[in-house]
Amino acid sequence: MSSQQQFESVEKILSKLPPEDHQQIRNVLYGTHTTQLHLPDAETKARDYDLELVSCRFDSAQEQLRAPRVVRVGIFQNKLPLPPNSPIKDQRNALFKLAEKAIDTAATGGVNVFCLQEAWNMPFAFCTREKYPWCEYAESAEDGPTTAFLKELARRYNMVIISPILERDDVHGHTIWNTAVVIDNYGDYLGKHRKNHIPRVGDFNESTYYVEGNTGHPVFQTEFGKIGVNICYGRHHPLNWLMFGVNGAEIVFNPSATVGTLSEPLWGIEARNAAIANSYFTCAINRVGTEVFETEFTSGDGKPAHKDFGYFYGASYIAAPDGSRSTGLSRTRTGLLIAELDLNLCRQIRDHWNFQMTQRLDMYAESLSKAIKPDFVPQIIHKN
Ligand SMILES: NC(=O)NCCC(=O)O
Repeated sequence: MSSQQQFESVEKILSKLPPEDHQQIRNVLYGTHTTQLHLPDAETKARDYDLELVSCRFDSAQEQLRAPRVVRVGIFQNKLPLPPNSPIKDQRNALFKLAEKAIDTAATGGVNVFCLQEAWNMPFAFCTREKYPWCEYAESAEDGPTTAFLKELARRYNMVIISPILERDDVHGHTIWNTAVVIDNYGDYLGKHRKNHIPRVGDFNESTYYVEGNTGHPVFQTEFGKIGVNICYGRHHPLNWLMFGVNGAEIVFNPSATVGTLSEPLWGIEARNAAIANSYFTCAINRVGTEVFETEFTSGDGKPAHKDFGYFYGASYIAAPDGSRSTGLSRTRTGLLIAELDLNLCRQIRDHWNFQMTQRLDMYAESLSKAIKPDFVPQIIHKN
């Protein structure tokens, strides 16, 4: 199904309500504390580049002892500029050009930390189960062509850039990983995180290509806050979100690739719930459009073979620790969401709700250490 045949967004449909009803419904569904940013120059650039631009400012309290720690975050969702089976260099160069436009627009909008979608520099080809040419997209996290390209932009725009790619680790037997590379605002490689949870659902045949990550839950200390990256399927795992919080994250990005028939009802809930449960900001990013491959494949469900994954529905959004969320990017367009947030809100919400004091990690650590033992007996009370 093409983007034209898809509905644009939930927000667009809600906006057809009478204004008073619309406001009340929005307050209940989205939280009350967001406003739009005034970004005329970024809007002009976005129009010139044919990018959707959505913006949002989250409220926080003015404190007496701490100055506000305001940062601007940009998240980018995109369609493939070329058909999936285009030559690798052409596809990658076209994606580089698109990313450069998005990063340029983000810089104009004052963005400090920018994140791309999962496996952003390639088609999401793991549905095919073909190794070639897709494995050829894998490259070094530290000094591959994508990292080299983004280092230059990070330096130019004084921006932290998170780049989720397919990583090839030459040192360890050319193993392949699903990895997010973090480049700091000086254009230096800061570190990487490898996807912890690999899907085993639908056509997400990712386990054919790479294994579960071995980097734990790193939190990257940047000049614009402490950030973590929970890659795609990790958003279904509350403990994955939890550990980034335990390590002190203030913003956790969730670069994803997911399709409507599988996950759309979950999408608005999971990253937002993680923001609430862990008192940090979350940024959920999904790709857009239908990627149609040359060779058909089956889903092992008795249905006919097909050539695409289904529709990647975009709808990227940002959620705050108080549970409020931004308007989403559309389901149909390549776009940039810029949000201004005060990192002080994380502690303000911790002090308010006290989830970190009530969460009883010690109790769960003990219970879980028993539950993973082969001789575990579930705690079930039977009538005598
Ligand atoms: N990329 C990825 O892990 N997708 C799995 C599908 C989903 O989590 O909705």
